[in-house]
Amino acid sequence: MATAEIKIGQVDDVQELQRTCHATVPERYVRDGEERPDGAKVCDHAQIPVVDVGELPRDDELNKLRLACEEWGFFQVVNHGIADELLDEMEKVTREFFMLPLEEKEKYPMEPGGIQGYGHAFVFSEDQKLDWSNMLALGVDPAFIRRPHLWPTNPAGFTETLERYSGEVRALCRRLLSHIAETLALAPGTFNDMFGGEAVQAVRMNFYPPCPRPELVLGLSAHSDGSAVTVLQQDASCAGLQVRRDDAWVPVHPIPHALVINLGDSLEARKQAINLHNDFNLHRVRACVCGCVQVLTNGRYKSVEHRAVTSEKQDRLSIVTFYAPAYDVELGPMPEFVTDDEPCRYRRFSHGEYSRHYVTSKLEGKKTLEFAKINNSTESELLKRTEAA
Ligand SMILES: O=C(O)CCC(=O)C(=O)O
Ligand SMILES: [Fe+2]
Repeated sequence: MATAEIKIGQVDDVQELQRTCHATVPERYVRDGEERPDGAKVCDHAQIPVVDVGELPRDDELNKLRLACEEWGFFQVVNHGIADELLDEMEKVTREFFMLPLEEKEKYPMEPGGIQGYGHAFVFSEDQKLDWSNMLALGVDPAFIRRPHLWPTNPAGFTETLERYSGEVRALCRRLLSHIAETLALAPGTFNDMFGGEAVQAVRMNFYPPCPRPELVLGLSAHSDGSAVTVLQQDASCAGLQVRRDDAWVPVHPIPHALVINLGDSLEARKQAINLHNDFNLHRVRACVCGCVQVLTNGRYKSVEHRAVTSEKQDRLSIVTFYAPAYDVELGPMPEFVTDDEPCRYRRFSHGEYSRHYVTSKLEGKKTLEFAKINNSTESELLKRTEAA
């Protein structure tokens, strides 16, 4: 989207706003009834599953992972192999960055309509409601997506820590993707081979200042992630992430040094019998990859809507890594997940195309995935025939 077309009006820095707004919240942050934190039921007694990565691929833990992917699309991982000290260090430098004076943070500005730097992504119009948060977003891998001038040199050590952290998170994503493949009775290397050497990794750091009227605002609008898997590190002392479960929102209670994992749009696939153990064939998959987890699995595993709410008393920080296929990887339901009973639900597109669509749309539930959906049976039938030819 060209910068000139975007009129977004005044978008304030929320930390500055919080210092000056006292007991009121500007109208642009006040959500309509059903979008408010209490606009739908909040289900405090349910919990997203916890998976012990150290126990994978033992059968019972693998089964836990399968159920977590099928029924929740969200889980926390413990024993994930990333040292507590590195997580603490990453949290420390990120928090130090957000605590800098505004003019220092503005040395790394996110352009209107842009997605990297310090500012507000996903704002495209003057009448759009705004989120009660500030963010710093950076492309990490492959090298050509990096914008080195947007990587903070203050606080000292930020870049080195983010590099080390991103390397470890990448290894965790690859490990989780191989176990997720196993839960689908696919060869462990399936997704990692498919995603290519130029798998895309980006990080978004969200800072939610305390809000005088948390019942009126959202820290981050409801959305699903455009990634394959997302790794979220959150403040141990303040909950705020909520996951959509049917008609209710389920709060994610932080476990110290655990990481929250969720499946992105690209892995979603459809529920059906899979019988591919023996005839798995990488060449076929490469040719037919038409979708990231939700799309690749034709809906069997789903990306799940989530949002962040704020607190009156405490600020909150989250550090979120998105891991996705290389831009030129063509996505679409893998043949293993398409049958006569379960026709192809998504068309083919490259991850680059989807990524462009995602970052130029406002965060709005799972709307961005409409881009990939096949809406009528004729189109679906046609695709099946093309596939067979
Ligand atoms: O801060 C959170 O807990 C949610 C962040 C998130 O969903 C995102 O950055 O995509
Ligand atoms: Fe998210």
